Amino acid sequence: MSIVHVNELTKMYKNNRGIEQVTFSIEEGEIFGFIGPNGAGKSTTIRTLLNFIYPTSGSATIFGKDIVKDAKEIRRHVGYLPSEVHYYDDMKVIDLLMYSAAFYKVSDQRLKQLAERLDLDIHKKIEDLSFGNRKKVGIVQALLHEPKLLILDEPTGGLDPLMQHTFFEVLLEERKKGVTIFFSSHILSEVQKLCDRVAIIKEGKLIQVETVEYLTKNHLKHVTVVFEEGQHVEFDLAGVVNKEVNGNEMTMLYKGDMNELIAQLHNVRIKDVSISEPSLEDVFMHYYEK
Ligand SMILES: Nc1ncnc2c1ncn2[C@@H]1O[C@H](COP(=O)(O)OP(=O)(O)OP(=O)(O)O)[C@@H](O)[C@H]1O
Repeated sequence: MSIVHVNELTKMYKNNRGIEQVTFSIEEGEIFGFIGPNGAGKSTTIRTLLNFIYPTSGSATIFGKDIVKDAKEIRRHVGYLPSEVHYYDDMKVIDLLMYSAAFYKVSDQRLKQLAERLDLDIHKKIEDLSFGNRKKVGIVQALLHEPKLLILDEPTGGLDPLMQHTFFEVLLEERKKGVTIFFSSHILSEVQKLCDRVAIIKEGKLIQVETVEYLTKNHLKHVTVVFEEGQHVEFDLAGVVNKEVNGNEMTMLYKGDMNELIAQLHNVRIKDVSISEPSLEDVFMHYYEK
């Protein structure tokens, strides 16, 4: 059974498109990335799954239960980190976290362990925390009750690189325990580092769901050719995308027959050529420029 199953989920706002006919599943123990630029529909999908807003049509289940009918039951086992966290400023971190903990059976030890791990001073007032430290409060809050599913909406904003590293370690430890993670982001390098599969959303519609490995290894190649002075090849081939020329250097993505590409270099003098795996960013740009 999939932990999350989304079936043709549509959310229309009064005058705006939210998401249209979105379908995907997330399996147990998976770290599932959800990427798209601003306004693509990531938060709308998440807010609908959490029953903060109602779907216009379609359906979805979490743990096999209906997101609308069984929302209360589902929420007991879900940890959610919103993209922006808002708290009562004059509360102390510890009081806020104890308040959250009171809704579940949470051990003091779990709270302290998480705070220590993330280097969060729980005796400070919220108003005295930096943006990044507020984010840490949100992370502890999401993880506190040992949820079976973590839904993280742009979770790394404000975290410095060292803390981001620790946070990813914590997530990987949770996954080892069987926790499933839904990770929304527009930062491709972090999705590439952490996620098993990724769904790409564009203008409210899902355009691709693939393993990160497949997207980066088997599909496109990143090609750079540096020509000698006065030398040039147009590479007018099927399968060339995003070609850019900068002086003597030409870069492109290529998904055609490698022999045809190499044959084009036969009668021209070159200084250098490299053919490498594309970054997820290359792949992403490819989908967005279609
Ligand atoms: N409360 C709302 N009322 C009307 N339209 C909305 C509302 N919230 C979102 N939208 C619209 O729904 C679409 C998807 O927005 P959404 O916030 O889900 O995107 P996102 O991928 O999460 O972007 P971001 O990274 O900027 O948060 C956008 O066109 C947006 O204008």
